[in-house]
Amino acid sequence: MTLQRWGVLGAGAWGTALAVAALRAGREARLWAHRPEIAALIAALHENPDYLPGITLDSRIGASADLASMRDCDALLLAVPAQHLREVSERLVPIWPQGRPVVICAKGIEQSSGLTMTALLARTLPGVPVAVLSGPTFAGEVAADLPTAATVAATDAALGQAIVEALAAPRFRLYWSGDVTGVELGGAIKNVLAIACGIVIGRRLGDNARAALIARGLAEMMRFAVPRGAKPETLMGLSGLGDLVLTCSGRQSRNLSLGIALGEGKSLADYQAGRRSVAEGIWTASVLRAQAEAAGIDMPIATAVDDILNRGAAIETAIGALLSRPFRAEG
Ligand SMILES: NC(=O)c1ccc[n+]([C@@H]2O[C@H](COP(=O)([O-])OP(=O)(O)OC[C@H]3O[C@@H](n4cnc5c(N)ncnc54)[C@H](O)[C@@H]3O)[C@@H](O)[C@H]2O)c1
Ligand SMILES: O=P(O)(O)OC[C@H](O)CO
Repeated sequence: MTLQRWGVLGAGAWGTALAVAALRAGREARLWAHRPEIAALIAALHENPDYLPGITLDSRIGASADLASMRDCDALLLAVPAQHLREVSERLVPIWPQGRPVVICAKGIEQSSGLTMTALLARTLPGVPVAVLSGPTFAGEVAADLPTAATVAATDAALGQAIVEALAAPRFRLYWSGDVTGVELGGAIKNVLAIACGIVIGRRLGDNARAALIARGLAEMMRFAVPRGAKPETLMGLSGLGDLVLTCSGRQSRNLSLGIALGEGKSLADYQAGRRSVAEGIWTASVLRAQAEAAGIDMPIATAVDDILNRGAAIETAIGALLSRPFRAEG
């Protein structure tokens, strides 16, 4: 399988960085931007000033707001936010042939349907081979060629390996996996937990509390994902624990930053006002909580985040509820 010509859907920070990585790996890359003015800016400035400022883009990275420009690509990287993937993938139907692969790079669960990104694409693009790329990957660092590792998951092992061969480079180390469920759920859940970690930082509750949240958050991730078929070793790997640690500690994280702002007393609306970048945990929190409750899975940290974001809970009340839970066995 030769995957030379890559289309990247979504000219936000991640799509732009992935186009840079694909070019660096010796592939061709062209970007599709939801906002036509972004495509025009990239063509004129060789930079994406709104989403990835300060990174000079190779002039071979083309950009367009016309989805049909993706028609002759060998494969697609889908880097639009999770809540927009349905609309964009539906628009792909007339131009994307069944046999050519797409790689999901968004991290989230669709709020309106509760579907994971792979389940969503199975409905909107049936017959299209799907893989997931996820892991601890701040876009700015990937674009700047700082060493990064991530996982490519596909049920078809040959597809996963072909994607790794096409996109990997010495400083963009990709591993393949057959555990699609584990890789995509880890990436979605860590965003919600990162908001909780941000709140801890914003409230100045200390590093002990943040470490406890990471460890107990990982326990929640396991309780939710393993019954759905995820492998524990995947959740302990790059796309689970690796991304959880990054997003719960790296100040570049939008989810962490949102949590910090909430912890410092800002409202969600104030934080979001005028901001174009996406903090996926906002939308995943409510659907994750609903699915956990429906399955009888205890996820107190994710529930507290949803209470704060969507149910008007005061942060002190949510923290008090977490701290007054009964003592019990750790495992
Ligand atoms: N930024 C990162 O470091 C990073 C790393 C790994 C994964 N991701 C994931 O990649 C996905 C995209 O995030 P990002 O950081 O590139 O985005 P971003 O925050 O940089 O930008 C938001 C993007 O959403 C697009 N958008 C807004 N409305 C849209 C619509 N109706 N239809 C299609 N697109 C629309 C914007 O044009 C823009 O491209 C998210 O799921 C995120 O979790 C991001
Ligand atoms: O900025 P965040 O919080 O969306 O995190 C970006 C990536 O998912 C980190 O791996």
